[in-house]
This record gives sequence, C-alpha cells and structure tokens, in this order.
Amino acid sequence: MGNLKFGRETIRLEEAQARVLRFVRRMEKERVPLTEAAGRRLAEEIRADHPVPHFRRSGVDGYALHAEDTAGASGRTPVRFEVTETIPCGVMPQHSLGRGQAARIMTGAVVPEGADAVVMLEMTDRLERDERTEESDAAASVGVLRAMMPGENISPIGQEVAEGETLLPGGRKIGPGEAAILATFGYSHVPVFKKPKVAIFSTGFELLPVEASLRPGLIRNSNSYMLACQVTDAGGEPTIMPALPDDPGKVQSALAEALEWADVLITTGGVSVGDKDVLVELFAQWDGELHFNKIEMRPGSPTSFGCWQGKPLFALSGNPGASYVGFELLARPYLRAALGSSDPLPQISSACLDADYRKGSAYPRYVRGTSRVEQGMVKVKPAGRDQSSIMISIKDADCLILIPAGGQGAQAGALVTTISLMEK
Ligand SMILES: Nc1nc2c(c(=O)[nH]1)N[C@H]1C(S)=C(S)[C@@H](COP(=O)(O)OP(=O)(O)OC[C@H]3O[C@@H](n4cnc5c(N)ncnc54)[C@H](O)[C@@H]3O)O[C@H]1N2
Ligand code: MOO
Ligand SMILES: [Mg+2]
Repeated sequence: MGNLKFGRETIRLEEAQARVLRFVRRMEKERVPLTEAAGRRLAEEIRADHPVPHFRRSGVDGYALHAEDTAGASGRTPVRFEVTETIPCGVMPQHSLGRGQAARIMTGAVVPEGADAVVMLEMTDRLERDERTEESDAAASVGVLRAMMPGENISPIGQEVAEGETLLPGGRKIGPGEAAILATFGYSHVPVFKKPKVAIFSTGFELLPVEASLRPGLIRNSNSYMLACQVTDAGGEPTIMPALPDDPGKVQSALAEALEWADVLITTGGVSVGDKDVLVELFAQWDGELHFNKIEMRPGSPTSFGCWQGKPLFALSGNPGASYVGFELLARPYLRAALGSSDPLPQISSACLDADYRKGSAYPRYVRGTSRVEQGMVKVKPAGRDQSSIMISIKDADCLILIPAGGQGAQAGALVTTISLMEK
C-alpha cells in the first residue's frame, strides 16, 4: 500500500478493514476492581485454579445417607435412620456416617463422608423444622419414604468446572456471566486492557457548540456526541475536542497535540472534494502515512485512514450517516482488536428484506436497518430515510443492511446480508 498523498484509489471495504487491522496497537494491561470491570475486556486468559464445586455439595435440603440403606423404602414402608447431626451451609460435618445413619443437611452444605445420596425433606417424615436435631440430638431419627440411587442430589467435586479448565479467553468482554466466574475464582481485581483514549474532532465553519443558539447557516455539532457514545460503547474513553478550523496547518498542530495523550484520533468532515475539505489538504502535506482515502461503500466513500507517529487517524465523512457507519465498520473493529478481541469485525448474518429498497448504487450500500423476528424469520427494513446527511434515523438502527452495488437496489422478500451493530 503506497502513501496516497495525492489522488484516490478506491478499495473494497474488506480491504479497508484489513488495512486498519494491520495497524492495531494492543493496549497495555491494568488491574481494576471487579466492581468496575463490567464492559471491560480481559487482558489475560482465565483458568480454573480449583474445581467447582471444590467439595461434595448437597443439591437439596434433606438427609445425607447411604443410598443402599434406603432399599425398599416407600410411603407405606419407611426405612428409619439414626440422625447424627445437622449440617448447615459453610460448616464442616462432625461425623462420617455409618450404616443406618443419616445427617440432616442444607442445600449447598458439605456432604459428610460415608454418604452417597441426599434424600429431599419432602421424601421423609421430618419435613418440619426440627429443633432437636439442630441441637445435635443424636437420639433423633428420620423415616425415609423413597429408595435412593447413589449420587442422587449430590454435586460431585468438579461437576461444574474441572481444575485447570480454560474459562475465559483474553479479549473477552466482561458481562454478568464473566463477573460471576471472576468472583468465583477470587479475582477481586481483574486484569483488563486499558481503555483506548480517543480524541474526537469535528471540522467545519458551520458547526456550533451544543449550548449555542441557532444562527442562519449554522448547525450544532452532533457527530462528536454520537461518536463519543459509539466510542464508549466500544470500550474506549472519548474526549470531545474543540472544533478544528479550516486551516490545515492548525489542524496538523491540534492533532499533533492530541497525539501526545490519545491512542486514537477521529475526525469528522472535510474528506470529500469541497473547497474547504481540510483533512484532504492535511494529507497532502503531513508526514504521516495515509492508508486509504476512498472505499467502495455508501455512505462514507471518502472515509480515510492513516497512521501518524504510529497512532491511527480515522477521518470520517462529515455527513452524520456516513460518520456513524464509518465508525461501525472501521473504527469499532480497530478498538475491539486493540482491546484484545480475536474476532474484531462486526457479526454478519442474513435476513429477509421487508420493504423494497429501490436505489441502485455504484458502490455497495450499508443501509441503517431495523430488524424484528416474525414467525421465526428475521426481517429487516430501512430504519428510516437513509441519505448520508440524515441523522434522525440513526437512533432506530440495530443493523446495517448490505445492498449490493449496481442494479435497482433490492426487492422486498430478498435475502440480504446484515451487519450487527451490537457490541460483542
Ligand atoms: N462534489 C461532490 N460533493 C460531495 C461528494 C462528492 O463525491 N462530490 N460526496 C458527498 C458525500 S457522499 C459526503 S459523505 C460528503 C462528505 O463530506 P465531508 O466528509 O467532506 O464533510 P463536510 O463537507 O465537512 O460535511 C458534510 C456535511 O456534514 C455536515 N457535518 C459535518 N460535520 C458535522 C458535525 N460534526 N455534526 C453534524 N453535521 C456535520 C456538514 O454540515 C455538511 O452538511 O460530501 C458530499 N459532497
Ligand atoms: O460519504 Mo457519502 O455519505 O458516501 O454518501
Ligand atoms: Mg466536504
């Protein structure tokens, strides 16, 4: 890939994604409290350093006993056992069981030596809470109303997790299930990748800060806030920077300053062929490497990507739809990979198109889509008006619908490829 200082070579999206992923810098590790680990990505593989459960555990409230001793037990012919003790959760049994003996035991408690089954309280004549056995009344007895099989209602050691098992790969995003595993294995602090710091710049003389009143010809900057949400969702730490002026020298110094602390730079606007398209002017004079500046895709065909001082710069199109899609298809995969994901590209599936999409295009289109399941089939339709300049339909998109290049678009009923917008 050359240094595209001048001119544009149009490449396919897949090639653009491959080029982006070639320049990924994996983030450093840090340890964070487990309580703050939700949504972070693991920096190390997690293995089981002990089995789960690590003791034979009762699955029910009942009586631990020898299954063989219950032979022939029924409602009419109960078999009586001598009760040795009561074993609550968290307390080690005092006695091992001999033949004809049983220990009252609670769900989750340690099954005593000599027992190979636990009969549920409901299958005994001692369903009621019994003060005498709680006081270790050795004289108490219990009648068992059902014959038991060895192993019944006991979780053996390692039933859930074997010692040494790999539980979570590095790069895995921490959600509820992962948090439960980490807690089970004693990770009060969790090794995670540091959040990439992402500096977000907007360009354009027409942009007002959010708090400003509208004036003729000016609009409020919405892209930076949209992208900040996307960055946060992807596991990064966004900083919204002051808008960049139309002067390439000033843009260069503002970006260079941000490179001192940011891991990733994102700009929006100024990448097309307009008179004031300042990123294009910057790329003609900077000492960074431009890896592409035109992709076969709509929206966002002029989306550009380069590396400067080893750090990535995503120069997204200014139109809100193009900025949004450009982030999803290029910047999010970068962030995922920097955070250790081995599968950073968005998830692809297929669905039935639920409405005609009649616009042909020289490039494949990535249409913001809304999906639903009807009679077991995933159906998708455009989330709303889909022009690149339209912001209002972004909120309703849960996928991108791929409409292949050429022709007349796609007809209702066609099987289309969809790209998930969910963080995985
Ligand atoms: N003659 C041509 N004109 C255009 C072409 C082309 O190929 N030939 N491409 C069109 C396409 S497609 C797109 S996309 C845009 C790309 O424009 P830029 O990336 O250069 O972006 P700007 O010119 O700066 O702005 C475009 C549009 O977006 C609005 N904008 C910009 N920043 C923000 C922001 N932070 N928040 C909200 N809205 C923003 C801006 O006001 C413009 O309306 O070029 C087409 N033109
Ligand atoms: O970048 Mo424009 O949005 O290609 O349509
Ligand atoms: Mg422009």
